Amino acid sequence: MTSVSTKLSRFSTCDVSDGLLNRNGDPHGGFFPNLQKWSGRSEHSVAGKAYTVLFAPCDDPREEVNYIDSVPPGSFIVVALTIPLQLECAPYTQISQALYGGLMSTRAQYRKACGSIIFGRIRDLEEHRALGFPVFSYGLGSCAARMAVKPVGVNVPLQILSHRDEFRTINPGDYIVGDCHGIVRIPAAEDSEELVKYIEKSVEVDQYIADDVKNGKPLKPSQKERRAVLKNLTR
Ligand SMILES: O=C([O-])CC(=O)C(=O)O
Ligand code: NI
Repeated sequence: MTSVSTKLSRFSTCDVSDGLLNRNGDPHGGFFPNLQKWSGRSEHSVAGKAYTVLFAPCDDPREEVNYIDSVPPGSFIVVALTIPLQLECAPYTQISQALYGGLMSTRAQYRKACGSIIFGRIRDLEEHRALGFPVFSYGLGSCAARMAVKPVGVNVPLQILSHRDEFRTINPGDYIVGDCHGIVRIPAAEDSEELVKYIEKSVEVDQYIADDVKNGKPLKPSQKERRAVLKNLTR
């Protein structure tokens, strides 16, 4: 049987957002803003289950943890900073150091992770690109994070300041899909097989609409007609 991750990786993040918006009524369509995709094949989506990592200031009482050597196969590594280190506006992070680098991607790829998402800065850009390993982040930096922040929690919920004082939580095990637009999250509690079926239908319908429009049919009536079948699939 094809895994949910494999099925999701056939969709663009826009397709997945359409499903979360139109079927589930999520006004954000699962999108987490302001991330850039720096590496990995540009025409491909990647999908996997979130393996979450929390970074805190160096003087945090919690012990530093080693997350990179036990990355589960098929996982999407998701790294975030504690709330006080996040910013609502650019550059979205208080930390100028890079939380993640090329050796980490080398290890993550060996462990068969599908990609890494860093809500902060990364370094060693050319190394991620040479590996062809998908890495997303808010920005770049040159200095390692050793004297600023450290990883203190693995497989913990991550609160991400997305916009206008709004926090959204990424839980370990949530499905994540990433492509050139950024990343989209499907909550672990969601019936992802049903969502996949909806998205497959919605992609098919969009293709019919595109064909109509190429044959001279106006867009709005085609959309109305073709999308009617999706209404029955809405929750
Ligand atoms: O040293 C670090 O913090 C990260 C790094 O550059 C790498 O993984 O290559
Ligand atoms: Ni490095």
